[in-house]
Amino acid sequence: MAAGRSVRYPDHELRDQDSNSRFSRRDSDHVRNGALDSEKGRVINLRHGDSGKDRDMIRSGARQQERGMVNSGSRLSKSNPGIREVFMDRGPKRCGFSARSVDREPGELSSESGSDDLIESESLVKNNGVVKQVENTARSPVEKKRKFSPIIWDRDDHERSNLSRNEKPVEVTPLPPPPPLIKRSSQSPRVGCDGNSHFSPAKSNMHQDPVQVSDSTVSVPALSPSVEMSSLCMVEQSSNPGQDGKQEEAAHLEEEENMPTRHISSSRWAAGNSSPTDEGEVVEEVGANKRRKKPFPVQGRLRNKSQTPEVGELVREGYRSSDSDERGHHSLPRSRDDFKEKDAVKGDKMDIDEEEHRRGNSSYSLSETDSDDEYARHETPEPASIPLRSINMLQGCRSVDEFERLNKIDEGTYGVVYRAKDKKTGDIVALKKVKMEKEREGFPLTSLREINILLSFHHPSIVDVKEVVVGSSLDSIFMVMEYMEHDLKALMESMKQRFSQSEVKCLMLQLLEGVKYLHDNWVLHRDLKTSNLLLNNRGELKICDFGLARQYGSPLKPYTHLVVTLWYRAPELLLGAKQYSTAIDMWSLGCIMAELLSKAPLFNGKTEFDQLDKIFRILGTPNESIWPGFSKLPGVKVNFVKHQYNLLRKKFPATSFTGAPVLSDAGFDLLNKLLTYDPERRITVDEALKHDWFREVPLPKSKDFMPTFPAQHAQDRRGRRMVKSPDPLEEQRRKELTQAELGSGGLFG
Ligand SMILES: Nc1ncnc2c1ncn2[C@@H]1O[C@H](COP(=O)(O)OP(=O)(O)OP(=O)(O)O)[C@@H](O)[C@H]1O
Repeated sequence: MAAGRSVRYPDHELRDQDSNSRFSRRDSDHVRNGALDSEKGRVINLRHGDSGKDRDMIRSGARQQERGMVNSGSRLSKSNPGIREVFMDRGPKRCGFSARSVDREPGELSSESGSDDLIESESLVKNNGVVKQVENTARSPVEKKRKFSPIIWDRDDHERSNLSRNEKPVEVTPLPPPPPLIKRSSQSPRVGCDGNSHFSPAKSNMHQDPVQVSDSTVSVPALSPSVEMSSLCMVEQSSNPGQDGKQEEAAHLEEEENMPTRHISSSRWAAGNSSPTDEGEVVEEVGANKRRKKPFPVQGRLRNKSQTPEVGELVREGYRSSDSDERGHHSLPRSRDDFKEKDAVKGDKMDIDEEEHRRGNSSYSLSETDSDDEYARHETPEPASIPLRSINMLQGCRSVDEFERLNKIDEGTYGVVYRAKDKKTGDIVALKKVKMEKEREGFPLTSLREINILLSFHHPSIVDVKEVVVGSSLDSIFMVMEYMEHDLKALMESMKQRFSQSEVKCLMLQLLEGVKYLHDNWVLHRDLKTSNLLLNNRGELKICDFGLARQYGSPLKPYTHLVVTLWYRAPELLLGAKQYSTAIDMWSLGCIMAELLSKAPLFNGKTEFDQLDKIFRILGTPNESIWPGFSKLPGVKVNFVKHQYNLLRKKFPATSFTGAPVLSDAGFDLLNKLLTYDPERRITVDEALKHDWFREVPLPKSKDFMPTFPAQHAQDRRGRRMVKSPDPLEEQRRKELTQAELGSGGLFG
């Protein structure tokens, strides 16, 4: 939609004149009217048409579970007859939490007492583990539509792979309802795309045993048929035979054995036996038989333990669970013999869940983490001790020496970020060094996940990882990212004035588009906060830091609730919910929206309890009527003070004489919906994108009209932040991560 500056953004014209912290805009000739629209057009092209709607029905844990039940009733029913009862006997309904028709604002209190809550909660009757849903929660047409996980999409590709081993690899063409993920454009030289990255359709996966084992394979359930992911993990993706969703796993395995499988080794992280193609891509097709004969490199296959595999969730088949350490670090194999030896072990099922990892039950490892993994410790390992795979993995990677480090930007939990210059091209980039605190323990799972996701994802609102480069030792790994001048947290601290509503709209729209892309691709970010939102001087916002991101899927598994930095953490997480979904990211977006408007964090608790208290003081203490299921959450045993009123509007009034940030009714409605207690009723990303607030005046500012700011590149952002406003979250987060690693459930464990 075209709009003139004077018409659409009068408030900014005024404000920008006053602002000392803002610099000149780009020349208006350069400005395209409707830039945002065209940008959105790009985004839309990346999306799958149905995925947004589909997401609506699966955004909650209950819904996911439902879908799991619907699609895999027989398998799941074995493990949970109670759930089966719900779905087999009563048809698919929301399990656990029901969407109530009670229309209340978040935090709005009813007059009901605590005992009323208990009465309310009787709609969910738990009886010997059998959950019976009393309410009528018939599925909407949209819900009925969702039968697949979009993660598992390219059965056509699989079919193609059956046709001919010599067929030229084709790019993945996602099938409905898959997300538009992973088609890295040719701009990314190390990203190859294999048309036969075999993910089974969700339907068929539903019938698979979560973890399948065969010898000599490494399973890396990936978030997509991305070449990057598979190659990064140095594994081979296997085909999946499931087309109609009714084949049994045995058949699946059998078919896999006989099927030529494309071996995608497109990146420099890939194992050997590859043949180069254009732009450094290396794509190889390897038949299963051929594959078996090769003692090395390790053969891998991708297996979906559920229909939507977990990012970074690795299944090392044939390896003992003791192969991994307790902190999610993965050590690389010492030698070929290691592989041979380990590959000979059959039958052990290996499955990694983040939490399992942290508890020390993690089962993934590419080798034992015993005292002999010398190569991982040496700065310059002896060639003889470096496994071939590692050599292969690194052989294509450029050296970090090809970059000139300019300055440290920040140091986070998982890595140090530098500003650097590519000596060859002169491009300024951000180098994120993977932190290997315990180098002997191998490659951190969090980093592996982050690299996997970022290499796979390509979206204007997601920070672009261009390549991975290596330092002088094998454990010195850097992600080369596009450089962004600011992060929103540091930027807001340096700004004298708040963002205007139209600027917030511009930022929120970009943020929502990025989150939509993630959710459409079954990824939860789990750490959305202003310091993880980057902004460049072209007005582009990009989400970074995928260290806590993970794929979610069906059937829903319990995840750790120790995710999301405290201030942005959803109440269900604070109250110990282990089954959660996209709604946790939406809560964070509510906190971010409020922060963008007011230039201050909305709920800045120091501890989990304090955080809850701060939320309840503003939104009112929840109860069973506004949040069905609330009273059953593990953390609710704590006696909370009952705050009666929702004071959010006072913080964001429609008109203000006190300097409080002004927010229109529509804007407040969106904020309210993002900060809805009940995750079932919290607004989804698709709904948020369609919200009226973005369509009323002042309209969202075009990116090209966004103010520019002095680059923060010459400074260590965090160092500066610490001086200005010590961030209690850092310590908190470190503590929590340590707790998680040690297997503590934290407050509500
Ligand atoms: N591509 C980039 N360009 C410029 N700055 C960046 C880039 N990526 C990250 N940063 C800066 O580095 C900071 C830390 O990055 P990131 O969040 O990825 O690391 P982390 O170790 O996961 O941090 P945290 O402990 O906050 O989770 C960001 O807040 C941002 O200021």
